[in-house]
Amino acid sequence: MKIIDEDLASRVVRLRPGKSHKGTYGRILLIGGSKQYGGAILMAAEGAVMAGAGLTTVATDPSNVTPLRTRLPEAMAIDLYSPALFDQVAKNDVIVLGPGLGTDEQAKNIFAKVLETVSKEQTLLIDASGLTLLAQNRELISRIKAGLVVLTPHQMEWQWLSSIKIADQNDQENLKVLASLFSEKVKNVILVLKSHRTRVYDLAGRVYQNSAGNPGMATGGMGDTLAGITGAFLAQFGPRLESVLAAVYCHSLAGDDLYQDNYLVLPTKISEHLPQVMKRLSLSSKNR
Ligand SMILES: NC(=O)C1=CN([C@@H]2O[C@H](COP(=O)(O)OP(=O)(O)OC[C@H]3O[C@@H](n4cnc5c(N)ncnc54)[C@H](OP(=O)(O)O)[C@@H]3O)[C@@H](O)[C@H]2O)[C@@H](O)CC1
Ligand SMILES: Nc1ncnc2c1ncn2[C@@H]1O[C@H](COP(=O)(O)OP(=O)(O)O)[C@@H](O)[C@H]1O
Ligand SMILES: [Mg+2]
Repeated sequence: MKIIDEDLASRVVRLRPGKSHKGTYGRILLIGGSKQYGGAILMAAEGAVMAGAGLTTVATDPSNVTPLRTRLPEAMAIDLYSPALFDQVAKNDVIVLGPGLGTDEQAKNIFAKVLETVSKEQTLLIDASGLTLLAQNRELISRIKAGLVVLTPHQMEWQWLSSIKIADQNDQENLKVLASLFSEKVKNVILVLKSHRTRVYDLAGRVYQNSAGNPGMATGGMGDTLAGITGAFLAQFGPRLESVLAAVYCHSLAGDDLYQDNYLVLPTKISEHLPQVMKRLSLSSKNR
């Protein structure tokens, strides 16, 4: 097992080249946010914008569009239930599917259709309700065509998908079940198993453990924020394991900075602090 640390993250978060534009930093589409869970997709979108995605679009319930535009004018918004959703899916490098999507029949239909629309040139990150829907409909795994799939479950979501009880979730079991669920169907899969010390796995059998993070981060929406940040890192730094590792680390490093002076750390504060954390990493000795 390897450790995810500052050294590793600073190899990914480099100084930006002067000759660049928004397209250089990737296009990300976040899909989720039912009437009930609008906050989840707002927090994911805020994570994506503040982590540096070049262009961020959100597909959500119409009731969330005005709050989103008010809070985050940098993001574009479309109606989750409009057929235009699938044109948008085709236009983006990274699709984040699931934060606050809900698990009713309409959500399931959208989930299944997006899953099979994402092409092999694109990355699909599945989080939250998306993971619950996948666990309830495992036959959908064979319809995934995405070039890279990133799963970001907490331990219970992983239990639902893998059938491994939380107490039995060790590296060997996690790798075995990840392979049995995906290796025949999807070539490139990364599992981010979230906990107080998040571990990251891939189909090559690599295992990494996060060295940052704190209990002040145990607040609803913290995972939704990580989904947005990870999507933005994949869009910006490329569809590879290192982008995911750096995202996990930066999310927690921002949390640790804030925890020094605060009893608890809000997800939106992590997003707000992220550009500073990324600047610091980009100026570290490895990058100069
Ligand atoms: N502001 C908003 O709009 C927010 C919206 N959100 C959206 O809500 C949707 C539902 O997501 P969710 O995570 O709240 O509930 P769900 O998937 O049913 O899991 C709960 C079950 O899992 C367990 N459990 C949880 N964490 C665990 C862990 N680390 N390790 C182990 N177990 C853990 C937990 O156990 P317990 O807490 O009872 O101990 C319980 O049994 C989703 O779409 C999300 O995006 C939220 O993000 C919040 C902010
Ligand atoms: N005690 C803790 N120490 C470090 N990180 C934590 C702790 N509790 C929660 N986290 C982090 O917060 C996030 C929680 O994700 P998740 O359960 O999906 O939240 P939500 O669905 O409410 O957005 C994960 O990134 C996890 O690693
Ligand atoms: Mg979650």
